[in-house]
Amino acid sequence: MTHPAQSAQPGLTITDVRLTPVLVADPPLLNTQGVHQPYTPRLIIEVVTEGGAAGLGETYGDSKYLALAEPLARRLVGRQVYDLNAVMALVDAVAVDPDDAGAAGALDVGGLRGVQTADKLRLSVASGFEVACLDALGHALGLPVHALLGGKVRDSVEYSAYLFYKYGAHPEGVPAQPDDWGPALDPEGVVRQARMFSERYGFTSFKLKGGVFPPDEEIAAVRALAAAFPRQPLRLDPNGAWSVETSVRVAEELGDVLEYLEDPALGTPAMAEVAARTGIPLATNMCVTTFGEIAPAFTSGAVQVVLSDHHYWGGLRNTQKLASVCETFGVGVSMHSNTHLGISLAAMSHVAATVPNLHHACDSHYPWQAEDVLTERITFKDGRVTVGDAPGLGVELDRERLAALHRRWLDDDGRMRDRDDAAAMRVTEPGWTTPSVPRW
Ligand SMILES: O=C([O-])C(=O)C[C@H](O)[C@@H](O)C(=O)[O-]
Ligand SMILES: [Mg+2]
Repeated sequence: MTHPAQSAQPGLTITDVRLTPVLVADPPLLNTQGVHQPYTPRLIIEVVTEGGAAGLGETYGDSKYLALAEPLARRLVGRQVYDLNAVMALVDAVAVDPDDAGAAGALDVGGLRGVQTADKLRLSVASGFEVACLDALGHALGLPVHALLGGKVRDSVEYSAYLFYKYGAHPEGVPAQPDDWGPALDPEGVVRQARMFSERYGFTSFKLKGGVFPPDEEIAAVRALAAAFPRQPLRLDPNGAWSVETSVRVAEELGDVLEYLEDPALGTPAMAEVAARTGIPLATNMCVTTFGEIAPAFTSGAVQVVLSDHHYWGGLRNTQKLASVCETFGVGVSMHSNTHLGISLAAMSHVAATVPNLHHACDSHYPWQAEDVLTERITFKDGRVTVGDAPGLGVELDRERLAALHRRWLDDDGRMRDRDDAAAMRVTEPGWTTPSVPRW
C-alpha cells in the first residue's frame, strides 16, 4: 500500500528524531532462562516538530532494535507528527537482517515474548516512535495522550506487584548497582518481597515469575502468598516451562487461589490442552503476541486473558485494536511488561485508561528500576497510577540522567548491550545453558 504524503499543518512537521540508547540498572531477577544482567538496554526516542513540540518514546534497546530504529528515524524527518499510519508503513519498508529476525519458530529469549519474527521486531521499534509522536502531538495541541486515543474511561490504572525469585546481589566482582530488596529464593523470601511491594506501592494483586524452581516449590510459594494475602488476586507465570501434565497438576493444586495461570505450557496447542483439562483461566504473553496468532488461540479456547504490551503489539493504537478483538471473543485483557522506564509506564497507563474491557491489574517492572530518565518518577498510590490531563504523556526528560545512562552504554564493552539472561547466569553457574522446554 502506498501512503500519500499528508498536507503539512503549521508547525507539525517532524524536524528531528533523536535516538539515545541507555543502560539501566537491573536487579538479579530470576526466570526460567537465567537471571537478569546488572544493566539492561533501552532506547529513548525524541521527536521534535517545527513548532518546537517534543515527544518521548521508549522501546527495547538491544542492537537488533537499534539497527531498525536508525533508518526509521531518518525517514520520519519531514513527515507530519500526526501521521501515525506512516510510521507503520515506513517501518514495514525497513529491511531486517535475517540473523536478527530469528530462525523460523525460534523463541525470543531476550524477553520471553514468544516466537521471534522480523515483523515483531518492526512493531516493537514502531511502538516507540508512535508513542513519541503522540507525546509531541499532545504537546503541540495541549492535549493528553489519552485524549488523542479517544479519551480516558478511568482516572487511574491498577497495577499488580511483579514478584521475582531473586539473588540478594549480582555476583561479586561484577559491576552493578546494589538494590534494597534482599534475596527471595523460597516461600518466606517471596512473601517478604510481596509485603515490601504492598507497603511501598499499595499493590493488592501479586504475580510471581515462576519456571525457576521445581513446580512443587513454586506451588508452596503461591500457597504462602495466599496465606499472607487472603483472597487477593494471585498469578503464577513460568513462561511455558511446564509440560501439559505438570501444568494440569499445578492448575489443580492452585485453582482455588489463582486469578489466572500465565503461560504454563509453551504454544497454543499445549495451552489449549491445559485449558480443556482445567477450569482455571489461562493468560498469555507468549502464544498470542501478534494479530496472526489470535484466531488459532481464541478458536481453540487456549487463552482466556491476553496480556497486551504496546511495545510488541506495535503501539498504543494497536493495543486498543487488540482489546477490541478480545472483547469480541469474550477474552479478557491485561498488560504485560518487560524491564522499562517511566516513559513506557506513562504510555501504557494512558492507553490502559482508554480500554473499557481492562478488568485485570497490569504488570509493571517499574518498581525494579531504581533509575529513570524523567525529572520525576511516576508514583503508584494504592497500587494505581493516576492518568492526568497534562499535555502529552505528562512526563519530562531529565537530560543529565539521560546523559549519564547513555554514558554507561557508551562505556560498555558490548556485553550488556544485548539482553542475555543465560549468559548472566553463567557467571554464577558456569555450565548453565538455556533449559530445553518443557523443563518440568
Ligand atoms: O510476563 C512475562 O512473561 C514477562 O514479563 C517476561 C519477562 O522477560 C520476565 O520474565 C523477565 O523480565 O524476566
Ligand atoms: Mg508472562
